[in-house]
Amino acid sequence: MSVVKVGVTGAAGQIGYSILPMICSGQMLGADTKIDLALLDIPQCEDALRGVAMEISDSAFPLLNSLKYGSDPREILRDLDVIIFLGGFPRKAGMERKELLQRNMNIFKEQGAALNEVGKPTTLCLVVANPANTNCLVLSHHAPNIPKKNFTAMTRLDHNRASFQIANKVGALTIDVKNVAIWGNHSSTQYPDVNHGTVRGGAIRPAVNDDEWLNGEFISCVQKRGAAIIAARKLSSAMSAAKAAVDHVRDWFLGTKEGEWVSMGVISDGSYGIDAGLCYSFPCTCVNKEWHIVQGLDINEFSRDKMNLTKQELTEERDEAFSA
Ligand SMILES: NC(=O)c1ccc[n+]([C@@H]2O[C@H](COP(=O)([O-])OP(=O)(O)OC[C@H]3O[C@@H](n4cnc5c(N)ncnc54)[C@H](O)[C@@H]3O)[C@@H](O)[C@H]2O)c1
Ligand SMILES: O=C(O)C[C@H](O)C(=O)O
Repeated sequence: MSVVKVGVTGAAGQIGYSILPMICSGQMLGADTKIDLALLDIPQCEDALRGVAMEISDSAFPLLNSLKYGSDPREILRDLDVIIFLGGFPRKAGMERKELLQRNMNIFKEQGAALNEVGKPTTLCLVVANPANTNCLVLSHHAPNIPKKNFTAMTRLDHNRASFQIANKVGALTIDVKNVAIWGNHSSTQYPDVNHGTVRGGAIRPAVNDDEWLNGEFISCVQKRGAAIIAARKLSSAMSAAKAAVDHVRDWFLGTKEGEWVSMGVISDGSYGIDAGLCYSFPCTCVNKEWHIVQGLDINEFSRDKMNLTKQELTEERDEAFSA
């Protein structure tokens, strides 16, 4: 049985509480992979983190090989294979995500510096904490010893949300929906694109047969779903975010299914006219722990406008993050 070293930052938080049992029960890396788990949170959350660690131990997960936790990133992030970055300051009701930028940027600057010292060239990093795309860019910038392709931001939750909306509209299951795509930022400017997707094996547009809904309500529902959950729960999404992070890492690590793609925030190589260096969500396939942007999709004028709008927001976020 192989052993994979998995780190989770912000492990004492809400998403942490949902994701840790998923990781330890094999939902992320499979039932034949043991887990060495390393949990990081800030010193102020030391008691809460210790409590989470006690619960993990008490769950007696057969796949858990070892468990360590603490507040020193240089100790906890050392030599890991995969790190899920949840640690940050979450958006509260009424806050715009951009407002979080400065606060979270400093966290990712420090963690990038730590990772640069104690990470491996093969460490795969998924940034969930918002603003996820720009935090990811800042993290990678401060960890130059680790290849840029090892840093991704989570837009899988948006991808899953879009798949559910389509399935629900036509009375199918989410598993029947393939190849929706999220372009751009994990924010309200993201563009959920159904033009290349299928439901029950046929193209989504004719199956839905309601372009007004697809071009309007569907897009804004997916774009604003995070805010709607905050308004309803008074807390940001946690269960669905944990599930999406597990989906993202599983597909990255173990590979996407034949003929299917997933959405991932990755550092652009210039594909589809998106400036190289921006952390932008693209449809991607994964093989051998490497993602590849799906090439050659036709982009119509409607899509291009929306892709440019979210690109513009990411450019502004990046400029703000690096001008401070
Ligand atoms: N990308 C997405 O789809 C998506 C979806 C949902 C939530 N999020 C984001 O995920 C993040 C986590 O959400 P949550 O609900 O678990 O928040 P939370 O506040 O419950 O937990 C965050 C945890 O991070 C810890 N933390 C803060 N600074 C840290 C640091 N420097 N090092 C290590 N840990 C640190 C906090 O102490 C806390 O325990 C938030 O930024 C949220 O906005 C992203
Ligand atoms: O925390 C947020 O801003 C919302 C979260 O990213 C989500 O999409 O549910």
